[in-house]
Amino acid sequence: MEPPRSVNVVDVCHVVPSTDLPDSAAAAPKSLPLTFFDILWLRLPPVQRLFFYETSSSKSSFYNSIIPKLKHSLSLTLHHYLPLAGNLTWPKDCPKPVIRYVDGDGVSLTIAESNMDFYHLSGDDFREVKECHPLLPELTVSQERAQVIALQVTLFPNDGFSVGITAHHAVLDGKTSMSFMKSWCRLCKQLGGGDSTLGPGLTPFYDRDVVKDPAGLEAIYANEWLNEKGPNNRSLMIWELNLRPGLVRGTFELTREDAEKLKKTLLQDSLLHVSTFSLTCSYTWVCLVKALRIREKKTHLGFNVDCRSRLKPALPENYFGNCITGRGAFVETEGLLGEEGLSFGIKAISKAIKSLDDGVLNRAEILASIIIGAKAKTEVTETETRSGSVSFAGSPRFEVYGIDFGWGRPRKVEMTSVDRTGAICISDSRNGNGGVEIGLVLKLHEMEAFASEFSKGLAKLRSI
Ligand SMILES: CC(C)(COP(=O)(O)OP(=O)(O)OC[C@H]1O[C@@H](n2cnc3c(N)ncnc32)[C@H](O)[C@@H]1OP(=O)(O)O)[C@@H](O)C(=O)NCCC(=O)NCCSC(=O)CC(=O)O
Repeated sequence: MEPPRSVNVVDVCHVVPSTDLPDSAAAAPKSLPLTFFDILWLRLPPVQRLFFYETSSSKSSFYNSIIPKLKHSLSLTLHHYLPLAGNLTWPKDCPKPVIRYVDGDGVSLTIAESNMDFYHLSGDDFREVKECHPLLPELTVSQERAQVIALQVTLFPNDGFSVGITAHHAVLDGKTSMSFMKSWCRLCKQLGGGDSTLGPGLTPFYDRDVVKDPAGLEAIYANEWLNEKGPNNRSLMIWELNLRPGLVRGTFELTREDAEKLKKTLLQDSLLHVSTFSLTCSYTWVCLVKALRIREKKTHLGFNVDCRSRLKPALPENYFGNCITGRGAFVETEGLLGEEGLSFGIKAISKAIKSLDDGVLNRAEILASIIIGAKAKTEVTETETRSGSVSFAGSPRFEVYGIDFGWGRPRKVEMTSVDRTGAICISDSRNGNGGVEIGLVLKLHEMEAFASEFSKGLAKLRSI
């Protein structure tokens, strides 16, 4: 009889920041207050990503070469990213939470082995959402303290390994989280070469005085959380969002050629913001609304916006922390279902993107209450068919398929935490063709219907 498919934890290491490096001029700080951008995400579940690397590594090369290199380079990376080795706390005398690093703090790195099917887990066939959960570490979170990140490396003997990251959303947005991963890769590849610098693009920028808050968003968001469950609630507990039963993951791709063809189907209209992003969102939205046979009169689409370059004055691209806000479109469902559904969707998304020109933080004061309202709605509809409302997470700009530790590009990158949030993840494409990968989680029959709509639309397009 075959042994049951499982994941065995071999070791849980505590990796501390390296002390061997000379302190750079812009040394990472040991204490970092959260800004309003961070506080907004305080109760949200952590963001989890899984990177699968195909290698024919035996157990001995995994334990004697891969793991020591990953550990050593992680320690070097944490020297530059000290706050990631610390913990989030909300001291009694403090109006907002703080990230604190004290000597001896470090990151938990779980080493595991699995006899599960590497190619199934890292493929595009529908996969049960729970299958990959044992490949991801948990964050230790209590009322008083929350870990910032946790990592897990899992060997699939002779096939490859996976790297899982669980990151507290109140400390890192997608851009910072992926900069950390890119830094880790860079230092892993540079091991033995004597160079432990990150270069200007990856060196984190920690000055928080550059974040201006004329609208008092910090107090608004902090008060939402302080009073969420009774007054003066400084608990750092994060929401436990339940999984709907019977969910599967699916991955879809829009190639660069598909995107170009989609662009050509749209009427020339200078008011439209036609980008790979807006096309992908609109196309996915239309397919989803059709697949789920949405009956609600109106449907909503939400997405995140990187504020770094949009603030006045702009923040550096390597600003560490959260620097995102949200935008949305709320439209008549009928418009998405019609012949011109794609351009109808693009029009609504364009309007939302163009509204950024009037001020990227306009109406940001209502975001925390929107998040709380959305959570309440999720709880009510947990076991029902999901609504036609969609939110997009991730970004093709993060170039997650470029995250290479020296054993090749990933075979698959997945934002696994969308199984609880219901978001749709978009990223660059593994094929490196300038296309976009779309990752989503639905019930099996919903996913089949979505796949059918998605391929029907593309087949029509490709035949033009
Ligand atoms: C608001 C946006 C979504 C809108 O995107 P768009 O692509 O439609 O619009 P845009 O103005 O940014 O770019 C338009 C065109 O300019 C070009 N362009 C502009 N800036 C570029 C850049 N830095 N790199 C590459 N291309 C760029 C592209 O060619 C693109 O067209 P074309 O593409 O057609 O060639 C985006 O600007 C943005 O802020 N994205 C980041 C969102 C983000 O950070 N999400 C993660 C949230 S955190 C999260 O979700 C958790 C996690 O991830 O961990």
